[in-house]
Amino acid sequence: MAAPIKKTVELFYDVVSPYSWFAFEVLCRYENIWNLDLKMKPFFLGGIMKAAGNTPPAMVPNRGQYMRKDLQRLAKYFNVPLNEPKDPAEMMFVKGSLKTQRFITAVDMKLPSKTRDVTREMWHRNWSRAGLKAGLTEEQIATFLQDMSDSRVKDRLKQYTEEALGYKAFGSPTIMAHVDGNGKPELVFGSDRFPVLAQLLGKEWLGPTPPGESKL
Ligand SMILES: N[C@@H](CCC(=O)N[C@@H](CS)C(=O)NCC(=O)O)C(=O)O
Repeated sequence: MAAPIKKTVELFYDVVSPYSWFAFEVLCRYENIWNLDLKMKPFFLGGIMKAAGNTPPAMVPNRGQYMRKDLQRLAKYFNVPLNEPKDPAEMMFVKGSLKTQRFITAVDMKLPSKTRDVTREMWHRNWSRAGLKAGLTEEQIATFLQDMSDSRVKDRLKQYTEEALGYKAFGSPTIMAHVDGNGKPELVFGSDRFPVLAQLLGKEWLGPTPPGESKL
């Protein structure tokens, strides 16, 4: 019997976005269970926001306050060790994520087997107080730091950002589900739409931590 065809799911993400961390972990947990061809697509949320005419949700003060509570609850729900950073505004709006996303892109272009570990490490740096090491050598780190200013790396980050805009993305996480192979993938926004994503894929949603999957 032929192996069932894998459905492609693309995750467009930026590690500045805490909600995208939840989506990233859940998709990794479901990759085998849902028989997915899961493609990680680091993009630049600042570019998406600007081009889509959107603004970060926390700019509405009451919503910003709600989000702090929401993220605490969701960290528990998703079993992801997210902790609010000391100064979220400085991390998100002053430091920003362009350099980090370029670093992840540089890794993805040369050493894709490390993309997920490095991405996770960056989320730990931004959104957790617990450290994590992705297991890169000093030499590899030096190479990727250098690659960050290479135009090919900058262009690849732009390319994924433009690809997402082409799909009409307006935020992160943006999940593209290629459900019927007709070249018309479905856009799903947010880490709160997994039951709907499951339905689109014709699969079962077994909660944020499906049986047999490690928490992180
Ligand atoms: N309801 C979504 C919210 C995700 C979200 O707020 N993402 C932010 C970045 S952290 C964003 O891009 N928001 C754009 C928007 O809400 O229009 C979820 O639970 O994942």
